[in-house]
Amino acid sequence: MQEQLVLAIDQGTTSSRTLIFNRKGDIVSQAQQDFEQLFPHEGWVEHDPLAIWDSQLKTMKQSISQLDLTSKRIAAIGITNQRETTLVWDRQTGKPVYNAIVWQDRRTAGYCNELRKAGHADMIQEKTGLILDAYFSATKLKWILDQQPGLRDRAKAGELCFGTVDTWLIWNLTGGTNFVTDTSNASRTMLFNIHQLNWDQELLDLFDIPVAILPEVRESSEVYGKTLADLFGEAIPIAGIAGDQQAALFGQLCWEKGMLKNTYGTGCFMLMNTGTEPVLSQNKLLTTVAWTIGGVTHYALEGSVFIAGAAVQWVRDGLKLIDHSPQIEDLARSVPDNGGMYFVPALTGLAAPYWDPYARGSVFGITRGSTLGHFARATLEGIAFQVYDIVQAMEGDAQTSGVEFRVDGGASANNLLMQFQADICQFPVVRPKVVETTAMGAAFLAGLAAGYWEDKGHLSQQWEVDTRFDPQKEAPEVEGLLTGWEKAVERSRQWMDSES
Ligand SMILES: Nc1ncnc2c1ncn2[C@@H]1O[C@H](COP(=O)(O)OP(=O)(O)O)[C@@H](O)[C@H]1O
Ligand SMILES: O=P(O)(O)OC[C@H](O)CO
Repeated sequence: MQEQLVLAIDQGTTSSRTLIFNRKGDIVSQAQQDFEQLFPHEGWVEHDPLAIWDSQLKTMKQSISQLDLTSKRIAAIGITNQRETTLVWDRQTGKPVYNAIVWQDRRTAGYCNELRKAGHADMIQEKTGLILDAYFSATKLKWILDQQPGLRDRAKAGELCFGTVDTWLIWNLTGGTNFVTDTSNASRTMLFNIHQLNWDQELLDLFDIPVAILPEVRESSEVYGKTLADLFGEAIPIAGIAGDQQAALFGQLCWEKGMLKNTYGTGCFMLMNTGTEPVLSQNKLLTTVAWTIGGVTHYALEGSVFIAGAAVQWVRDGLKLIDHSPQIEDLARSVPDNGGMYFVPALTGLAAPYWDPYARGSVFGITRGSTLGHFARATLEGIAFQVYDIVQAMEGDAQTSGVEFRVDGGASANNLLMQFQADICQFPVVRPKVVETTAMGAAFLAGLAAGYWEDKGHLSQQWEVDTRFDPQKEAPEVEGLLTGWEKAVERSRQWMDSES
């Protein structure tokens, strides 16, 4: 009998990936492809929608062709994706009307300021759980519709489709027959009422978005449709969708209220499961849908850091101080401490809890004794300090159930960073054996809907601890470090006085 497998699509900001899992949760095949990042103006970030689709399809085909298909079969596909990134395409031809505007793009920051001044921020937060910011899809979608005369009318007439990346991929996988998203992705658009779980008319009016352009919102674990048969030789059910951070929360098995995970990728995203009731933040965190399964919606509090691993990437590609990201750890270990140096990696402004698009990257405390080792340390510590700020905000908003958080993402491989994180937060950081938790979460959601795994209990055995980092620094040292960081972050704020 053929062994059944589950395929997870992980469409990220810098690469498209596909991972195939067996019933034990082992990765049996994987493929990855980078695609081009487009920076047409200062602060703008775009992707070619076709490059997203082509690279994703290629990795799907590659990972499937690496298997012996006489003995193996894909039972279901789960999709997880970079969130908020905004695409608009023609319903008839499937052709994009503009490039995808990526979550990092700041072009609508000025418009967000106007909305803030006009007093809309509280209403937006109450309905969507989000802080009014250019990060989310609504202002990006409005911007696209404002570009060409007639686009909004075409949207009203139902001739255009808006989607986040999940919607775009499912549309293409099903040959344009499925126009869907899930509650977790919808909750990042700033158009979705997270209490009523529907598109919100008052918000659609505010942003002048015709309802006809929006996809149907479904649960995170259900069969949405099947892929076109000729793509992979047979029609495969698509059975799970979640935004990548919510998928990682699921894949880390943070299913109970109070459980936390932090992903160290390009940015950092800390999510805490807050149970079946949304908790509105008093500390500038985001409230978001974690997932909807079997009619039950779980919510999460989220703290986002825009630049984390990307700071290491900049040290590598921009400054060329290292050839590969992991080398930053050895460089940092060449000195015993930061030597008084602090790097605030606000390269694209600061996200939670500051929400300051005008902050910029800054280095403080340089002396004649400073070395590249200190700078490497300050870079890693700058990532951890930003996460500390979020932990503080989170503890102000809700009770954490355990005194640990689970980590994943590329930079979680850095032991120095993980130890420093445990030291300044003063609670254990736990890294699992499989750090591909985002893809695992998507696979779990799809596998549950397809009956591949009977219930969540079957998934619990698939999470194992790799390393636990316990706090080692004494309180006075930690306090000294935090005081330095507070001063540094304060001085980096409002550096730019306009969007230029
Ligand atoms: N050992 C390491 N130490 C520090 N940063 C790392 C390390 N390995 C990878 N990174 C950083 O992690 C990021 C890649 O992580 P990944 O989870 O693949 O990101 P994303 O999904 O956002 O593209 C890159 O920004 C890279 O610079
Ligand atoms: O593609 P990633 O892993 O950088 O994640 C992007 C986030 O979903 C943005 O909100």
